[in-house]
Amino acid sequence: MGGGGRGGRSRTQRKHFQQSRENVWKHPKPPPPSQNGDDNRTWTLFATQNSAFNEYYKEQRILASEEWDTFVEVLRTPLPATFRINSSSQFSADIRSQLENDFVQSLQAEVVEGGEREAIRPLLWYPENLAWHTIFSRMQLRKNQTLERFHEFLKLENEIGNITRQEAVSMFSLSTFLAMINSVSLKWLIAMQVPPLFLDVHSNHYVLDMCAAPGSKTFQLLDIIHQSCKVGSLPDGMVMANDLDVQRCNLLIHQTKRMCTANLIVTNHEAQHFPGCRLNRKHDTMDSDQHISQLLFDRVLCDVPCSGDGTLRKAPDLWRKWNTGMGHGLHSLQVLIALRGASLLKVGGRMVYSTCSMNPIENEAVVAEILRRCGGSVELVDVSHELPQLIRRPGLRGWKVLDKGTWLGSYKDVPKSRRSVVHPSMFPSGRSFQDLFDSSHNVGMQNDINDGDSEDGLQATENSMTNDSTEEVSNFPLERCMRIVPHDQNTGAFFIAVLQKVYPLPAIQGKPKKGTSKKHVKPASLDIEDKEVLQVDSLENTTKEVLEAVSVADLNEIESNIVDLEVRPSVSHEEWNSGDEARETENAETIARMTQGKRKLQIQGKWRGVDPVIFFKDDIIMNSIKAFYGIDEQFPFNGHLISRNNDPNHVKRIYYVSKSVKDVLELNFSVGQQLKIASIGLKMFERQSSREGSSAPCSFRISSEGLPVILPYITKQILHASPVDFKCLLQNRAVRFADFVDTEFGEKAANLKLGCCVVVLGKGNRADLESFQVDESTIAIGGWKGRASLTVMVTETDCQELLERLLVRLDAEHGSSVLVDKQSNNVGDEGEGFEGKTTVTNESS
Ligand SMILES: C[S@@+](CC[C@H](N)C(=O)[O-])C[C@H]1O[C@@H](n2cnc3c(N)ncnc32)[C@H](O)[C@@H]1O
Repeated sequence: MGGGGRGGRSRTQRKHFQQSRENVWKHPKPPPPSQNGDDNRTWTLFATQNSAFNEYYKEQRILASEEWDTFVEVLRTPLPATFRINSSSQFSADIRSQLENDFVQSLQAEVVEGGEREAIRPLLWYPENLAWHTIFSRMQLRKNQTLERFHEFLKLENEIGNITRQEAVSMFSLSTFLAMINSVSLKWLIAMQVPPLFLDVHSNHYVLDMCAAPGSKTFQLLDIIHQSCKVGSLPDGMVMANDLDVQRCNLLIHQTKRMCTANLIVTNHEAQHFPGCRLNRKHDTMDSDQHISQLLFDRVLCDVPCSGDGTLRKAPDLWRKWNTGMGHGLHSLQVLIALRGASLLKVGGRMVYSTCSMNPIENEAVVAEILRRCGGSVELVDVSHELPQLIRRPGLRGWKVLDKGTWLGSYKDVPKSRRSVVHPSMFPSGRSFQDLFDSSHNVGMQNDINDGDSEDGLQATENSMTNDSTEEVSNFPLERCMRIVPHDQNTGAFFIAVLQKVYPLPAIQGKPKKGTSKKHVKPASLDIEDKEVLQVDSLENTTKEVLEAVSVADLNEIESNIVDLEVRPSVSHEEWNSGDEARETENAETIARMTQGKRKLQIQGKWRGVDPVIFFKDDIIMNSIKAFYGIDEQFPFNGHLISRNNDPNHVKRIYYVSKSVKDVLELNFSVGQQLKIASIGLKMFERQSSREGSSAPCSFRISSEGLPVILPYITKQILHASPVDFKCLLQNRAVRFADFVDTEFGEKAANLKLGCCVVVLGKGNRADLESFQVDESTIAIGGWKGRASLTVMVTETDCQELLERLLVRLDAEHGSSVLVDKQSNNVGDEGEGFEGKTTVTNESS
């Protein structure tokens, strides 16, 4: 099979979906320029001060005191811009080489004196020169001709899915703004997605992204899975991307569509209650070699909801809103999500816990609680040797809790009235009031006491100590956690901890027997799987109890703020009236409306509001498709096709899933459809909707998303075009058979059956074409063979991008003379209705 994410993106259906939320940097709207042309706009400044913030983090000692001023100064400036080349893209090497050999030089001339020295440069710590930093603002890119070419390049490649612009940000205080005008740089982003890099994902891994929307890390995970996948095969692994929020799930689905992957399932659950999907023993004895019996993952990413104060540089209104309650309110949820992640992790698997918050209550305290609750089954990994060029600070071992203006060093200081809000797990020792009370009366008997019950069901800890009566220090090696601070490498702030599961988890609420060590709970004679299940159940019970203890109202309010903050795109004042953005917003709104409308029409599956997931087994349809396109019998269709419609007579789209996704789906059916699946697989066949569709011999066309996967197996309805004719098709979109330069090609096109076809860019002379083999560099597009002409079935953007890539590639190979134009008439009367539009994957649209 031809790769999915590998071997080229599909040529349509890739409209890049942008979030439509409010952009905080745009408030208030600046007044229009004055009549005389002077741009004397006055910028109303955001308050980038918050004394509570200063007091809090100074006291927590996240930095040396002498660094504070630099830290805050950087935090008040906008985040610079970066973009990442998607390594599984067919054109990743071409794009990197274009950056290295063309843009690095051509843009350098535009750097004015006194500014940064390098116009664009690769980020040293990111592997294989795949991540880049640029100093130019969008305004600069638009106004200057040399820069405009670069701007067009970035826009196009981002839309196509060949690069991802990670964060485009611009905030400016007046002084920063003036300084920037003088020094050339209203910068674009950095803050590459680091957490996925520490997951050490391999292409055969099952990866769970627990809180995945809007999907930038999911995209990166899929990119890694597809990266080393050869043409003719799909990766053995898969990504399960989950998010609680339906709207945000839709954003994620649109983001990841650019990846064209058959190895993704998007689900919509509370991460802390993510289903266990475990078969009963009596089922899995049947053919346990063939089928998975429990949904466990090799890698789990817990990029949890957080207060988000590491994103101050792109969300400046957070300066005003920030308060300690934001982190406190999320602590319990973060613990529960991470514990659920640990319980769904395979033994030997790796989990990354990450936040974009600096707060130890959301970070180190959560990690310490995971270690404590998992009783030695989960270890904190020392990753100091991984990504060595990424500057990071060690995690804290000691911190305090600030509640209602009072600093608390230990849970025993927490007034009774506040114990439903301030939890023992927020403190470095994690000790409850009872533990602390007992230990103060039983000096020297600490180990015995630790073996006993604690008031909240947590395992008492032996991994902590108090260094005086009020300040605690954790004995877990929390310095292995990483805090990335803005002034070290001009990023946002974030926190990462890498955990490894070394044994099955103990039953969390089980009472450890006296005298047994809690350091390592080895499976020994215990049944591992049963323990896992016990674990899952007990965690779920705990979830409810602990959640009840949290002020739910607070939590909801905080969460909704956070959702709001995290989703909004960041654009500068300059772009206030930008056409690009207006269009993007419009797109997002249209899609939101479409999705809402759809909900009403939906045929209900097991889950309310979600289309059913059905294995598609209609032999009559499939045989007609196979016969029409001459699809090789080797192509594994059996069990890999999905529809989202209960009524087999009205299936509009047929999706393709990888073997890994198929296995998960089979398990999901066996366990009573526990997974609420929002999106699955790759759209491969779509019912014709053109004027000629009804008279065409095959009622399904190949979707451009699915084309790269099935291409090596197609033997009919396929044409090989010379570079000149291929270019002519891209430029004119519809060409009469008689107008092709290569008359034989025109004849072959005329002899195809009416309907969908595939046009492959040939690589040389006719002899080469006969022995043609699909490989990683093969470029193919969907077409429509009409009565008198051939029409391309790709969007204008895709045509433009392909032309650009072709020019670069062919210029390098043959010199530009190879692409001599032959005048062709733009027929444009037959391909109507084929241009791909990104649509939600639900069937009943
Ligand atoms: C930090 S954002 C995730 C960002 C994402 N990983 C990315 O890279 O694009 C946190 C996400 O958690 C989701 N969320 C909040 N509470 C959740 C819960 N209980 N279960 C699952 N997801 C949740 C929010 O909707 C939000 O999309």
